[in-house]
Amino acid sequence: MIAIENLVVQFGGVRPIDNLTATISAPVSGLIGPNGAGKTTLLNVLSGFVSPVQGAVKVEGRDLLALRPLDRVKSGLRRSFQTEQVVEDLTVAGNLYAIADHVTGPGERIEAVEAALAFTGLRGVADTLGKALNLFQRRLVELSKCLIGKPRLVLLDEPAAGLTDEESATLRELIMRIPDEFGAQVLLIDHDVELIRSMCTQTLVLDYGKMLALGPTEEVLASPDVRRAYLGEF
Ligand SMILES: Nc1ncnc2c1ncn2[C@@H]1O[C@H](COP(=O)(O)OP(=O)(O)OP(=O)(O)O)[C@@H](O)[C@H]1O
Repeated sequence: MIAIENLVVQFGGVRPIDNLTATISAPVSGLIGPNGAGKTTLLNVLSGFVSPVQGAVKVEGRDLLALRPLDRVKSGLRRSFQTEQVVEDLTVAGNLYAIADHVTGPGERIEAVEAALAFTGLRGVADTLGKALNLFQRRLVELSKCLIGKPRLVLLDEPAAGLTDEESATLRELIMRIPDEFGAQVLLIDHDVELIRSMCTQTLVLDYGKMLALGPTEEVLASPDVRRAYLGEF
C-alpha cells in the first residue's frame, strides 16, 4: 500500500505535484492523466530522483522519503522508465546481474536472474547483447530488472509504449501475474486507457498535479471530470 499525504513538488514556479493526498492499495493500480499532469514526477518522488518540498509517503507503513534511493531499491522498490535503459554492451543476463549485484546476496544472484529470465521468457536470449535486442525484448529486459531480488513495489512508466497489440497483450499478462508470483504491488503509468482498464482494479487520475479521481477503474473512467480532462479521447 502506498499512502501519499500532502505531497508538494516545486520546480521554480511550477508545481508538478500540488498537495496530493492519495492511498493506492490495489495489487495492480493505474496512474493516468493528461500530458504534464505530474505522473512521472510522482514516480520520481517514489523512487528518489525528486525530493518533494512538503509531504509524506509511506509504503507498507514505512517512511519511504526517509530512505536514500539505493536503500529504497534494497527494500524492494523497482522502477522502469519511459525510455528503456538497457545497457547496450552487456548481455541480457549481464543487464540483470548488474541489478542483482545490488539487491541479492552472493548465494542468491544466479537464482534471482534465472527466475526473472524464466518469468519473462528471455532465457533464449540471455547471452545476446543489449544492442541486438528488438523493442519488445528490451521492454522485457526492463520488466525482468524490476523482478530481481524481492520486489515489493514495482513502478512501470509506460511499459508497453511502442509495442504491437500482440506484444502489449503478452506484456500485460506478465505484469498481471507479478502480485501473485512475486508478492509485489504494481503501479503503472500509461496513456492507453484501454490498457489501464484491462489491467488495473484501482486508478489514480492526476491533472495539473492534483488528484482528479481515485477509485475503482471503471468508476474513475466513467467520471465526467476525468472524461473532460481527456477532452473526449476515450
Ligand atoms: N526537472 C524539471 N524541471 C522543471 N519542470 C519540470 C521538471 N520535470 C517535470 N517538470 C514539469 O512538471 C510538469 C509535470 O511533468 P511530468 O513529466 O511529471 O508529467 P507527466 O504527467 O508524466 O507527463 P507525460 O504524460 O507527458 O509524460 C510538467 O509541466 C513538466 O514540464
